[in-house]
Amino acid sequence: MIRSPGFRLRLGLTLGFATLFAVCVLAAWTYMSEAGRHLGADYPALTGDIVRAQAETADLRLALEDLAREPGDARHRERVETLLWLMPERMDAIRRVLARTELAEAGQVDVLDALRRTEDRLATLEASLTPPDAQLEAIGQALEADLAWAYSSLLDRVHRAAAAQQRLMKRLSIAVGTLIGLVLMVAGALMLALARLHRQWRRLSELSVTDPLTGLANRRRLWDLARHHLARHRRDGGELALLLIDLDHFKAVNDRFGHPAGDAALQAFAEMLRSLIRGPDLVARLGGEEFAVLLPDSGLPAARRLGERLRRATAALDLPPPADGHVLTASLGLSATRAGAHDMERLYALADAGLYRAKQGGRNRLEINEAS
Ligand SMILES: Nc1nc2c(ncn2[C@@H]2O[C@H](COP(=O)(O)OP(=O)(O)OP(=O)(O)O)[C@@H](O)[C@H]2O)c(=O)[nH]1
Repeated sequence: MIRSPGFRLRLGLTLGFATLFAVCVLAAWTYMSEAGRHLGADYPALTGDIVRAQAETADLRLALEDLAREPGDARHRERVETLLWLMPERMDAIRRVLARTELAEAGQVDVLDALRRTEDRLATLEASLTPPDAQLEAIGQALEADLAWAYSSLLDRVHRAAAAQQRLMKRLSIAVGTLIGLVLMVAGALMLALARLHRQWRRLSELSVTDPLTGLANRRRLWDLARHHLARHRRDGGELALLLIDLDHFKAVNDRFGHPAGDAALQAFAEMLRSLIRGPDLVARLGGEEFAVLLPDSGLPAARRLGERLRRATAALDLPPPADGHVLTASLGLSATRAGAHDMERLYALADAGLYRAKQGGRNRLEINEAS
């Protein structure tokens, strides 16, 4: 089956965008689910808690040793009591932070069990303080040994999890950077496509109002501009003139020198017209060998002067070879709004009637057709 280039372009664009969209969604989903597992994992805070808990464990052992050595010293008892209150609180804090990390899922049963067991032993330890148990020193050492294992093993896992979190963050920032790059690329490509479309649209609209042989404005552009200025003059009372120009016996140029020579003569004539008009005036080719000049801000006298100048310049025009030496003449019809023409159809009809009279009157002349 034959597919048009437009169909292939649309298909390619759709597939490209669908693939890009799928890749983005997949990447976003993967990273979001992985990031979700790390959400709330405050590893630095957890590390701080564990290190403090380790220090408190050593403190408890020392305080218990001191109390065993000097059972009557109230400061030692007070220190032990403070640590017995502080340590379970610390364990609670560690458990709470742990529950918000992926470590909770990874099976910390052994460590949590050790903490729970130690907590129970800390609760019963208080009862052994009055009077101080003879085994206090040994109890302190056993507690420290148990907790040292639990805390150092936990610290090790936290360090590994923190490293994994850092790797994830690095990958996330690369993914976000890539995504932003892709979005910028797509936006850039769209902007370029839009700019290209806009250029093409402008070129098309330019072509739709341009005569292809001479590059002059065409009938449509002349009509649009004339209507615009007529509307303006209806408000400000200004004057507008229209010159119609028809080359005389142009058929003879084609017959004598051939159609391409006729084309070249038309182009030379168009160039001459363009070079003789002022800025606001517009030259158009209406078709064949018929041209027009719109003078948006001129009355009959100025338009007549220009018409005469154009007529003389036509007769003096050097045509390109092989038609060089051939004398081209033009007949012109002129009308202006002052003469009573207030719409383009009326203005054109009056100028055309003037042109008809110029042809009838022997050609190579300008006739003004004023409204009665
Ligand atoms: N080479 C060339 N000739 C064109 C073009 N358009 C129209 N013509 C020719 O212009 C000639 C116009 O002929 P007519 O309408 O009989 O008018 P004319 O020979 O100029 O005579 P009058 O207008 O009566 O003075 C025809 O031979 C057309 O073929 C064009 O684009 N290129």
